Amino acid sequence: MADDIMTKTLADLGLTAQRAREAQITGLSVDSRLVKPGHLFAALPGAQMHGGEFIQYALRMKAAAILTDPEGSRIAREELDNSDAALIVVEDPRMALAYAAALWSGAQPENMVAVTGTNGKTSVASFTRQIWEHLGLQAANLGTAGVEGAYTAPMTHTTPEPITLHKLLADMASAGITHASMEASSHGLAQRRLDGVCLTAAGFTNFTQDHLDYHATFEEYFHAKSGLFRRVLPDDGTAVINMDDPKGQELFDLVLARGQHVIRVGSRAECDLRLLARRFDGTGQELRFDWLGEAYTARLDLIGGFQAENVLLAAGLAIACGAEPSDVFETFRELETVRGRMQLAATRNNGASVYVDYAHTPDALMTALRAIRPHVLGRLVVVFGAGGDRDTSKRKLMGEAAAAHADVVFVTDDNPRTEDPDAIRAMVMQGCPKANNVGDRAEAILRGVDALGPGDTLLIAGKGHETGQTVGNDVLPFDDVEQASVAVAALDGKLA
Ligand SMILES: CC(=O)N[C@H]1[C@@H](OP(=O)(O)OP(=O)(O)OC[C@H]2O[C@@H](n3ccc(=O)[nH]c3=O)[C@H](O)[C@@H]2O)O[C@H](CO)[C@@H](O)[C@@H]1O[C@H](C)C(=O)N[C@@H](C)C(=O)N[C@H](CCC(=O)O)C(=O)O
Ligand SMILES: Nc1ncnc2c1ncn2[C@@H]1O[C@H](COP(=O)(O)OP(=O)(O)OP(=O)(O)O)[C@@H](O)[C@H]1O
Ligand SMILES: N[C@H](CCC[C@H](N)C(=O)O)C(=O)O
Ligand SMILES: [Mg+2]
Repeated sequence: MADDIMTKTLADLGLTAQRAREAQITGLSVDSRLVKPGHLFAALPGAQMHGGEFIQYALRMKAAAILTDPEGSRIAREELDNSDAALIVVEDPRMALAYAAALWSGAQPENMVAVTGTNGKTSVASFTRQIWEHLGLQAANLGTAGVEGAYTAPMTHTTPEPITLHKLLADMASAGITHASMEASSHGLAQRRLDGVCLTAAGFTNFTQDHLDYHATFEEYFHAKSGLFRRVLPDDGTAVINMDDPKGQELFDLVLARGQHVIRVGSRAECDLRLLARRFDGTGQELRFDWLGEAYTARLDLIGGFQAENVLLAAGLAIACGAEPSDVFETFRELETVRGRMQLAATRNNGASVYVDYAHTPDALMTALRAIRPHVLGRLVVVFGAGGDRDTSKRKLMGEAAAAHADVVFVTDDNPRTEDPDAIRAMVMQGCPKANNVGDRAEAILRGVDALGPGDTLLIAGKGHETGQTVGNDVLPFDDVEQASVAVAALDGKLA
C-alpha cells in the first residue's frame, strides 16, 4: 500500500522552478520541523523570523523543492547552491503557497462563501450554514468553533493556513458538502491563507478595533480585511456588504469599481435587503424588512439587535449562491444562536437570566450590553476580562464600554496567557475604576450571579464557546456556561 502516496509535479501546482529543475512533490509544509522526504517547503517571511533560516533543515530532511522570496533565497544561498532541490523564488510566496495548496488538494465544496469583519464572522458563517441546511443542502461552516454542520472537525485557527485549509475543504467535498461558509480573519487575509479558495460570494460585517498587536495601524488592519474583496473574491463574485457600518460605503465603491455583483444589507434606503423595523421581546425579536422593495416579516428566536444584522448578511450570502429569497426568509424562525453568542446559560429562581457571549473587543462589549438592555427590567451586571498577549490598547476601552453600558461591573481574568493577570486587570480597571476586581473567574461569576435580583440580568463576556482558561502555557478547563449553572445551583440550591 506504500505506493498509494500522492505525488505532483511543480507544474501541477502552478509553480515554475529556477534552473529548470523538476521535482516529484510528496507533500507541502511551512514548518521545517514537519518536512518529510519529497516535500515542498515554503520558507515564508514571518513576524518573528524569516523561514529562509530553516531551509537548511528542510534540505537535510530531503525536501524536494523550496518555495521562498528573494530574501529567503539570499539567506540560504550556500545551502541551495549545494542542493539538488528545485528552487522557486517569487515575490509573494504566501500567495503562491495558497494556490499550490488548492491545486494539491484538488476539490472544494462547489459553493464557497467567506465572511470578514471585526465581529460577527462566526455568527454569520453559522447562520449561512443553518439557512442552507433548512433548504435541504449539504452544508458546513468553518472558523473559530471548528467545522460544524453536515461535516465536523476541530480547528486550531479561525482561518487555517492553506495546507490545512485545503485538506479540510477537499475532505468536505468528498464527504458530499456542496455549500460551505468560512471565516476570513484579518491574519488569514494578510497572510493570503484563503487566496486559493474559489469564492462565489464574500460578506462584510463591520470594522472596529481589534488586533492592533498584529496590524501596525487601523488602515493596515482594514487593508487586510478589504483584501477579501480586492483580491480573493473573483470578478464574477458577489459582495454582500453591511452598509450600516461606516466602512460599508468604501467597500461598496471598491467592488463597484471592480465590476463585481453586490448585495447591500442594512437599514439605509439604498439597501437591497433592508431592515425596516423590529420589536424585541423576552425570547427574541420580530423583523420587518424588504428585499428589492418587496416587504416581508419574520421572527427570530435570537437575543440582540446585532443578531438580526448577522442573519440578514447570512441571507444575502445564501441568495448570492442562488437560493430563492422567499425560501431563505422562511428559514429565519428556525435559526439557533451560535454556541457562546448571546446564549442563555442559566436562570435564577427569582427569574434573573445569565447570558454568555464572546464579546472580546470594546465595540463587541458595548454592542452586547446595549443589545441585552431592551430585554432587562432591572440592573445589567457584567463579568469580563481582556486576553493576555493580545492588543493592550483595547483593555481600557473595554473597561470604559462596561462602565458606560452596565450597572454593576466585575473585571476578571480571560486567558492571561504569559502576562501578569493583575497587570492586565489594572489596565482594564483604568476604564472602569469603580468596578469590582476579582481575578478568579469562577469567583467573579459566582459574585455576579449572587448580585442578581428579580428582573436583573448578568452578561458573562469574552470566552463564549471556549472550554479553557490559558494561564502561562497551560490550558485549565473552564467553561462560562457551565460555571453559570454551577453558580446558580450553589446559590439557589438547584442541581447543576
Ligand atoms: C501571528 C501569526 O499569525 N503568525 C503566523 C505566521 O507565523 P510567523 O510569521 O510569526 O512565523 P515565525 O515564527 O516568524 O516563523 C517564520 C516562518 O518560519 C517557519 N519556521 C519556524 C520555526 C521552525 O523551527 N521552522 C520553521 O519552518 C514558520 O512556520 C514560519 O513560516 O505564519 C505561520 C505560518 O503560516 C502561522 O502558523 C502563524 O500563525 C500562528 C500559529 C498564530 O497563532 N496565528 C494567530 C494569531 C492567528 O492567525 N489568529 C487568527 C484569528 C485572529 C482572530 O480573529 O481572533 C486565525 O485566523 O486563527
Ligand atoms: N454584527 C455584530 N456587530 C457587533 N458585534 C457583534 C456582531 N456580531 C457579533 N458581535 C459580538 O461579537 C462577539 C463575537 O461574535 P462572533 O464570534 O460571531 O465574531 P467573530 O468575528 O467570529 O470573532 P473572532 O474574531 O473571535 O473570530 C459576539 O459574542 C457579540 O458580542
Ligand atoms: N481569536 C481571538 C479570541 C479572543 C478571545 C478572548 N477570550 C481572549 O483570549 O482574548 C484572539 O485570540 O485574540
Ligand atoms: Mg470567529
